[in-house]
Amino acid sequence: MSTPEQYDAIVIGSGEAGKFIAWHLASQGSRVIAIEKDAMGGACPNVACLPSKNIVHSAKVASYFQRGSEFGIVHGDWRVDMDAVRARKRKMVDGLHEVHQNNFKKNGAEFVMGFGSLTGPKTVQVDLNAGGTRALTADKIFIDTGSRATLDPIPGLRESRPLTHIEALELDILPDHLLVLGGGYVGLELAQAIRRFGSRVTVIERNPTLAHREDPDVSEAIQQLFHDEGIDIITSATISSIEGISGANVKLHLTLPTGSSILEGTHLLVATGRTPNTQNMGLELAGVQTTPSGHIQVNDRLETTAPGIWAMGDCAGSPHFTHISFDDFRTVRDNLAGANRSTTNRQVPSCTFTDPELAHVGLSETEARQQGIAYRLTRLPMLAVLRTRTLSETRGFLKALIAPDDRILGFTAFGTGAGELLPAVQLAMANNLPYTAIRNLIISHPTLAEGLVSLFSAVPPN
Ligand SMILES: Cc1cc2nc3c(=O)[nH]c(=O)nc-3n(C[C@H](O)[C@H](O)[C@H](O)COP(=O)(O)OP(=O)(O)OC[C@H]3O[C@@H](n4cnc5c(N)ncnc54)[C@H](O)[C@@H]3O)c2cc1C
Ligand SMILES: NC(=O)c1ccc[n+]([C@@H]2O[C@H](COP(=O)([O-])OP(=O)(O)OC[C@H]3O[C@@H](n4cnc5c(N)ncnc54)[C@H](O)[C@@H]3O)[C@@H](O)[C@H]2O)c1
Repeated sequence: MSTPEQYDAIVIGSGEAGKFIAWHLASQGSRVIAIEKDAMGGACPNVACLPSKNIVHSAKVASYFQRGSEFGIVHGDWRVDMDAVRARKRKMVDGLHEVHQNNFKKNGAEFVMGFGSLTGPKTVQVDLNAGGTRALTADKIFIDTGSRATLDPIPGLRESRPLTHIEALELDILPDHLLVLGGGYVGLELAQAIRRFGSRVTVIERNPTLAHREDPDVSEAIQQLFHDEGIDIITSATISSIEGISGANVKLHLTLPTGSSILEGTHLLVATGRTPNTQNMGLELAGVQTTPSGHIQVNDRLETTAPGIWAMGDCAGSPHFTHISFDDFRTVRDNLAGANRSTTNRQVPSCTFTDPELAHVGLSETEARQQGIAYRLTRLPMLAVLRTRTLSETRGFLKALIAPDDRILGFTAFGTGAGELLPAVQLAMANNLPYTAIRNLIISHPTLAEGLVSLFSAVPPN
């Protein structure tokens, strides 16, 4: 066996946390190598967040065309060209690839395409995509291998060759009738986009509502939105089996509270959650333990059960968001520099990029009730945020939970530009400021953020 090549740090997986730790350590003078099996930079820029938001925005443009006369814009015949929609997305992805390449070059981290696996406590083998293997060793190993779309063991599902988000974001034709399995983040964003391009779309969810983790008023509002956009919704559904092939004809055999039923479509998109990429990686050879869900077991500093090995992002069971993977990187980076940073109790903001967006941070009403936490509720329809009237985008509401001592416990925005409203509220929450700190701001008129002044002016007294 050849002597392994010596590095200061090896990074397996070039997702958000992986690439940032590689760039950071290399820029500090360490000899670093990052191993990636698919695409430089991981899921976000290539097949997940950014490509999906690119497609969602093309769908927004299509919705403006549909609504043109409402804005006084009279147009002739128009059509959606999915080839061109995909070309715009691909152009963006190519541009992001260039940014990543430049960052690896600038920071001096080596990048290699291949599958990385552990062969011992400090050793890694790379099965090179180009053929052959390399043996590497380092005192520090960082695992950031992400997750993939879950395919449940439903009879016929795998055989139906369903689309995952990856193939859905590469569609160059419009499905006649897209069946979307799962009414969570991926299902909601892509179902609405494909519907706006002109497909018939049905969302099938096993829980009684779409966005089932949200407060009932929020999931009801999402459901109403989908109804208004002409998306069919089937909830409380159990799929017993699937026949046919996605792209031609698929048949779902469903059990519903009303009895059994068969649903037919031309395409099937699976959006039923994520499975961590932790298999066949020799984790046991290095003493890296996994949890029953298959995630790498880490402590609040993202240290695995093996000394000198860290895991970050989706594979470590961190909330599955790019901004959280980035924070995992910051946690590890700062602790390597001697800090004592923990992932416990950190803020986990989220934004679902439906149109309008659904943004949330902190406690929901349901969670507050379950935990017996006292709160006052303030709620404001988006119609009262005057900017929405100028945009003809008045759907939705803002709501916040206020503690007896005036701290903000949680904030939800369902409305146009909702994601952009989060940081101001987060800043107050992170610094234990009372809601009055936002209420008393002078905010430019007419902006969406002005709605925060109205929202926090309506807090009921204790
Ligand atoms: C359709 C979709 C849209 C999303 N939109 C958003 C959004 O808008 N905002 C948001 O915050 N989050 C979003 N997410 C979630 C977000 O994409 C993930 O949470 C994030 O990408 C996770 O990053 P990560 O650092 O864990 O690794 P990833 O980005 O998953 O990267 C891991 C990398 O490791 C590679 N890899 C795996 N195993 C090996 C191995 N053994 N050897 C070498 N390489 C390996 C993989 O090929 C991959 O490139 C979205 C997800 C999906 C599916
Ligand atoms: N905008 C964003 O930040 C964004 C966008 C996309 C994805 N993500 C991340 O990626 C993760 C994965 O997204 P996702 O949509 O795949 O998962 P999800 O957990 O958000 O939603 C999956 C949905 O599928 C349902 N489901 C599961 N099995 C089913 C079955 N057999 N039949 C019918 N319904 C079923 C679940 O009840 C759930 O509602 C998210 O949790 C999120 O963290 C984030």
